[in-house]
Amino acid sequence: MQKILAIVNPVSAGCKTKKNWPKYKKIFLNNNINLDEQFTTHPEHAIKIAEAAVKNSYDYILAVGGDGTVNEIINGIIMAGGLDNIKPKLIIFAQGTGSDLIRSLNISSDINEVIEIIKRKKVKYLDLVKVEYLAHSGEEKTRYFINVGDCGLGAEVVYRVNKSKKIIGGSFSYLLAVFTTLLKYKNKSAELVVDGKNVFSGNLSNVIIANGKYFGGGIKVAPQAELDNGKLNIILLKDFNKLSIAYNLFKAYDGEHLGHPLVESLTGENIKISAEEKIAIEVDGETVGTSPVSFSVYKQKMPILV
Ligand SMILES: Nc1ncnc2c1ncn2[C@@H]1O[C@H](COP(=O)(O)OP(=O)(O)OP(=O)(O)O)[C@@H](O)[C@H]1O
Repeated sequence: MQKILAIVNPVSAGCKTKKNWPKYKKIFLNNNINLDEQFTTHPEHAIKIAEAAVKNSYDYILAVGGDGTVNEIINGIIMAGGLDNIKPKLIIFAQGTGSDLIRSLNISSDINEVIEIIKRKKVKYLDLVKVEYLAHSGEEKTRYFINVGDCGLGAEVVYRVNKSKKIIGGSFSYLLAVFTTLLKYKNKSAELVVDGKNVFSGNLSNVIIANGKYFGGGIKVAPQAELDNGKLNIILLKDFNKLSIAYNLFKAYDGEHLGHPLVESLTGENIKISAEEKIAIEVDGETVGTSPVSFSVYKQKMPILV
């Protein structure tokens, strides 16, 4: 009998998960899927729960929450057992606001489809991205992510979304935050080094480091990114003015922004961003700190049921 631990973030999706989970748990049980469950009680708690789950030899962790919950679980798993031969496989039951990871993975948040995924047991190994950054405390820190990270405008938007109550739904929460952030946002002067080569110095709005395709509650920012090819797609939004960002944002929902002369798409495995001013960064929808920052990709490390 395989052991599954459900890690449930009750405050995800504007606290709807707390109300919905008992009903979902019954459906899992009725489909002969027995779960242990643990609720998170505070931010970063899922890291500790996942670490303990590795030590307690769980075969699977079912992440019930948003991208932030999945991110914490991954970090807990790596902290407990390292990057090689990761043991508990991840199952995502997306109950978040943005849920960009499942868009990138092309899997559903419908419980019946999640049950199918659990029964099918098909495993895909996803790349993991290590990010080394400066925490708000001034300490140098390391964190891992699967989907998308960014430095600049997007991170400030995420900060605003996470401060909001998120009850108006994913895409709209992000859209509203983009416009309020843009009112005050100034482009940053920065240097970008990809695989040891200086590829850009100057003013930029945003650097997006994409392992998956979607961020910002459904923006197809990196249509060419693949979650398991061992490469990162770097989308550079150069010195855009505010109006032009807003106009092109709508094109980006369909991935049609890449032809713009101020957008550059690059590929690499190691990316370093430095700037005189500290620039905000976010990974998988969590604002973790600021530049200077580096990103490195590790090919096909994280087992996930799809
Ligand atoms: N019991 C809790 N009380 C307060 N915050 C919590 C609790 N449990 C987890 N958190 C925090 O909730 C935050 C949001 O979680 P999560 O990202 O899973 O949901 P979401 O923001 O609704 O979804 P998405 O990231 O997909 O938009 C995370 O930063 C996490 O650390």
